[in-house]
Amino acid sequence: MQKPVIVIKLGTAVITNEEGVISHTIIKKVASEVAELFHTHRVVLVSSGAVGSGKVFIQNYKGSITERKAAAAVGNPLLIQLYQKQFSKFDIPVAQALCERHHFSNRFQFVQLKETFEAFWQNGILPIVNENDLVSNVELKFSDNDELATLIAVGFDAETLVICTSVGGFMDDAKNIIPRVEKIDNKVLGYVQTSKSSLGLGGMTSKLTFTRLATSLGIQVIICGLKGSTPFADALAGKNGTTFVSQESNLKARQKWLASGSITLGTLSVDKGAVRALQQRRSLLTVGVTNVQGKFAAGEVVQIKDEEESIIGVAKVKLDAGAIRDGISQKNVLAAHADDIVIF
Ligand SMILES: N[C@@H](CCC(=O)OP(=O)(O)O)C(=O)O
Repeated sequence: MQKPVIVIKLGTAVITNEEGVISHTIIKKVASEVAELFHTHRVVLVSSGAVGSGKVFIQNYKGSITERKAAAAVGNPLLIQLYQKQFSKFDIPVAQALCERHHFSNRFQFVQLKETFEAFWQNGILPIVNENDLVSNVELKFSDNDELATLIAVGFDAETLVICTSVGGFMDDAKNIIPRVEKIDNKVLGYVQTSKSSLGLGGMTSKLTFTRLATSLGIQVIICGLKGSTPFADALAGKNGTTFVSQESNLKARQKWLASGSITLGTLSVDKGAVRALQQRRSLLTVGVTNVQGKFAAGEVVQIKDEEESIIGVAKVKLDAGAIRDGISQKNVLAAHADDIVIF
């Protein structure tokens, strides 16, 4: 049997020390624990910190998108060098995987990425992932590495996604870390803090959004800090941070890839009749579409919204945006086949 996949995401703040620089001590601790986990798991490390490592080289750094790109390009090799140095002590070579959105939105490219990662694991190589910030434009970039880590966890059908953050876990109103969340309901959503760490991009809202997606697709998610000598082992034993229990999911790999599509390029609003048909696993016809937003081509992934504007699912469409618009409410043309639709 194949070893389970575990995706570990490290935010900038959690690997940065009080002086604002990436901490060698923390990377050393991460390496020694990940080296242990690597015996029993196929591990993917998703590490932020490129911008944090490189920004000192950009004069009068203000954090514009171009400065961030430049800082990341300088910082990424420095960051990977730190990991390379620490993992070499455990004879683990590291591979740098700089990802872009289309590596996930295009199934053909995603399958190639998957094959390459399998080759890494077969050769005892640890993939360390970050966004390819150099060419990530404002509209195209991942909302943050929490999203990137989630897309990887979903795409690889991971058992566990560990999101490491400087706040150490998911807190209730009294600022106590909740050890275990069975289901993300309205009460849990009410605890969300919108503040973001000054060093990172993603706040707790973004973490919870992606946690909800991952758990609904059958992945256990742990939001935790790096306190103690064995934070990952403690997290997996339910003794560090918050464990979000995975929900039952019987979607196939391809449907999971579809469902992970925050990579959607447009929205189809549908009427009540269409919602009923979709819930009965039927195809989407243009007659049930009430509105089309965005520009997308045939074969791309869009969100589906009901009359209350709630996102009810995603679909890989058979027609481009214009053709669906032409068919709205009149023609009975296939907009998306049942096999290409996932209703949440
Ligand atoms: N790609 C960027 C990280 C962006 C990001 O998501 O940061 P964080 O919120 O600290 O996980 C970098 O390496 O600096």
